[in-house]
Amino acid sequence: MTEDVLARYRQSIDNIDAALIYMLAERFKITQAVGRYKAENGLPPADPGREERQIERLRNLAGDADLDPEFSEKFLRFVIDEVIRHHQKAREE
Ligand SMILES: O=C(O)C(=O)C[C@]1(C(=O)O)C=C[C@@H](O)C=C1
Repeated sequence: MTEDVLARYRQSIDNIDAALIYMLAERFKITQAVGRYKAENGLPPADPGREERQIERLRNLAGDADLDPEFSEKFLRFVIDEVIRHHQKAREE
């Protein structure tokens, strides 16, 4: 009985994790196009002003959604840092 409850929770967790992976894959597809565009047009890989606005926006959304804003900032920072690495590679190609 208790195991059924846990199994149902885990099924939902698995669905959410799958959605996160698909959403991240879509985000990286777009940022790859951005990286090519920036490389072709001589734009710098990072845009700190844009990042600041994104972090502020996500921290507010996190607060509304009852998610720790610190966590949302760390998560976005982690993703953006990876994107910047991809942009730098695109510039070297
Ligand atoms: O919007 C851009 O200019 C991007 O390159 C995308 C992105 C992001 O992943 O959201 C990545 C690097 C920049 O510093 C800012 C934002």
